[in-house]
Amino acid sequence: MTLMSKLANPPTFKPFRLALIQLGSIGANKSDNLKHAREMILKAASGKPDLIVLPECFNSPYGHVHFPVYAEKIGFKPGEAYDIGKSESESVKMLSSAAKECRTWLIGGSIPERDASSDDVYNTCTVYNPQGELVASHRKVHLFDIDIPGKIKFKESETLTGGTTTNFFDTDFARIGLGICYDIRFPELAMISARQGCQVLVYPGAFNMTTGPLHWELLQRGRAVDNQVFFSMCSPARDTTAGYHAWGHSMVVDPMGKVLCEAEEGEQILYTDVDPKVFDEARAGIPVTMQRRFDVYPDVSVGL
Ligand SMILES: O=C(O)CCC(=O)C(=O)O
Repeated sequence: MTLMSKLANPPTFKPFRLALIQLGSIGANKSDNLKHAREMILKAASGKPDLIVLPECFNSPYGHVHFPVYAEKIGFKPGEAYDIGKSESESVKMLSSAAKECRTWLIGGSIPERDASSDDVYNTCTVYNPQGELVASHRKVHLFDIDIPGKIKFKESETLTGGTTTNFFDTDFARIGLGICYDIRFPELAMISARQGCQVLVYPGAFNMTTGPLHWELLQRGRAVDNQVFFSMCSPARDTTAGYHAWGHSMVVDPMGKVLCEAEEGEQILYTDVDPKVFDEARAGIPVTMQRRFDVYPDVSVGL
């Protein structure tokens, strides 16, 4: 399917229940991490969500030294059938079987991925439908390279390569745009997804103790209001014994910028009922989607 034909028919936005898993106990043992993530997906499914979300980097500790060690070959190509049975990725197999067992959509957080042909390593999100099919993926486009003296230095580009595509997927209840964590700081990505018809944007993330309190909520509310969409980030739980201390505070924001739900720091499952009425009312009451001045500045979503 070409992008143009995919864009032509966004699904009608319908009410749905979203579950965020703020996953804890992410340690050095990948099998244990996968086992725990699977248990938490099954637990989340008991609240009857339509879509379950895991956090960024849920199968390994978070840090550039870990990415190549934990990386798995996925080999997904948009628009081409993917045979889960032949997948080399144990994480993909677990996520697929969990989605199928729970009969829900699943955004599988992110995992380090090794590209089979280039050997480059990416920070990759994979998405599954209720039949367990891998239907979409997103390779983190903007790598988290920051240096705030005395606070935090992080350089994903030491071992990761940035993705080169924007991505969304269609369910029977919404078109959902994808990003990963630092991607939120680049408003163009969210803007492009919204202009492509996404009503909901979901970014697995893992902010830290410096930027979390400053920007985690601000950025999500900003992207939600700019684009008049629902916006959600799902974080790992905070583990102060780990090398990286995640901020936590997984949340869902509505198109008016209201925080609908927010986790604390620990392991937690959050449920939110997403109501399209808020989306329609925001767009009708403050009609910025009709008032853009592409005669004054360009539309970043054109020509992708
Ligand atoms: O942008 C930030 O402050 C944090 C980003 C981050 O933790 C990430 O991209 O994994």
